[in-house]
Amino acid sequence: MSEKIRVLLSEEEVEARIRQIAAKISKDYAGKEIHLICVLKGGVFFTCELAKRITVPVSLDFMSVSSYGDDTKSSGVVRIVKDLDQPLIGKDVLIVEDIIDSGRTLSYLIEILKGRNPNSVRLCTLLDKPERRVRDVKVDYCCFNIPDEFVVGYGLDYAQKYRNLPFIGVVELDTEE
Ligand SMILES: O=P(O)(O)OC[C@H]1O[C@H](OP(=O)(O)OP(=O)(O)O)[C@H](O)[C@@H]1O
Ligand code: HPA
Ligand SMILES: [Mg+2]
Repeated sequence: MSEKIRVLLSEEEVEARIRQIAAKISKDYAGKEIHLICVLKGGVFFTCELAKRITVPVSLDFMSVSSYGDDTKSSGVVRIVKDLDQPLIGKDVLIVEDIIDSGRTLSYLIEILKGRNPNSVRLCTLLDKPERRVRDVKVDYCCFNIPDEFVVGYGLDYAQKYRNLPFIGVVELDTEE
């Protein structure tokens, strides 16, 4: 069994939307500094593209959590694989994610990060699949709402593959082989 990738959002569409969201964030945080938290591994490409276009001062930290492993279904258990390096006290934190699907990862993460006494915590995601939600998550900035399909590219993987695709594609399993 192999898989094919159908383009859902082209590189141009994604880049244009990231520019818009970065402009909105820069406006909303005028006069402040943003502490960006990249949620590894999926959030890494979006974080870089977004951070480059934000015009207020930015600091960066990384956290790695995993709930999908190599599967297309969440295990339901969120694991911290790598924690942040820096404390969050008094910071205006903006979490940057590739996708909010069931909402389990982010509802867990937001609770943990709020407990570290930041000044504020907001969430920015490249993709949102609202149909799949099992946990409530407040999304402050979202580039695209997408249908309930398993997507790859721009940091998103299928069994660790396809993260480097410069567009968002849907995985279509080819069962004929
Ligand atoms: O809303 P949810 O259903 O929790 O799914 C979203 C999360 O799942 C994926 O991460 P994954 O656990 O696959 O780790 P990865 O980012 O290292 O690929 C994705 O990057 C999000 O972090
Ligand atoms: O659609 C998806 N693709 C890749 N990883 C994911 N993690 C949650 N949803 C997805
Ligand atoms: Mg993943």
